[in-house]
Amino acid sequence: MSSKTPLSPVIIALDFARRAELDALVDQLDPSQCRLKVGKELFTLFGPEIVRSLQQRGFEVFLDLKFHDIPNTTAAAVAAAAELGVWMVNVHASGGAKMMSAAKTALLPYGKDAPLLIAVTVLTSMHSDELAAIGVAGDAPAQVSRLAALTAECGLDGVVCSAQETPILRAQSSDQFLLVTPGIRPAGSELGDQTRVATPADAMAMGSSHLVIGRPVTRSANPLAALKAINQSLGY
Ligand SMILES: O=C(O)c1cc(=O)[nH]c(=O)n1[C@@H]1O[C@H](COP(=O)(O)O)[C@@H](O)[C@H]1O
Repeated sequence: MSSKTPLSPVIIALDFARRAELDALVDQLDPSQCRLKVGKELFTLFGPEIVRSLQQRGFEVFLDLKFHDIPNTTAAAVAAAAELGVWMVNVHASGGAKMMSAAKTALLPYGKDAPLLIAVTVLTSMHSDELAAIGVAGDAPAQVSRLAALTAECGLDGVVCSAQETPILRAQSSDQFLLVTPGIRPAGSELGDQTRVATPADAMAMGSSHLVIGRPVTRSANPLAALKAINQSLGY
């Protein structure tokens, strides 16, 4: 870890379509304040070069491409992320145990330089009633709990879940198991398409290890002030 590795658990979701908007935000940020997440939109538009340019500025990058494919393909994609030197990468837990184990095995040659590997459980935009429509019996917490247990069995480092499920997952997991929670909304901010939400301070109190925060910072009139206020609310 570099000396600038943030103490803050905040990961800023860089969901931008225009490079100029992205640069305007990143120019204001310092790697000691947060990590950065490159997701599907940014990666599809700009590719690995965008990851490298953020790394060159000293940021640790979470490559959020939520791989979900046959085990061989997913393992190769995760290894490609390791070659890029990202800090964290993710797959969908619903891809199953064989897929997750193959992804974990693909990272073994990278040793301590391997990215953290986590699995998405139930997207924070989904309501329990949506799960029934895709054939999942039970509510969101039950499904999150099941997928998190499977993820831990496969030896991954943690899961993506909503903060609302973290008390259940903390109770069933080791202290080291990462609980990365999007759907974070400071009091008074717009929900957008998120449904299972919590404030930054509540999410940490409930057991999150990292907070993924996009629009409440990136679409704020003053993103740096918004990030500083969040960090302050967490004691950083
Ligand atoms: O894997 C993720 O990061 C993720 C999983 C999930 O269940 N929900 C979720 O919102 N995300 C991501 O977290 C970010 C949330 O952004 P905001 O809703 O703008 O704060 C987006 O980049 C999503 O792609």
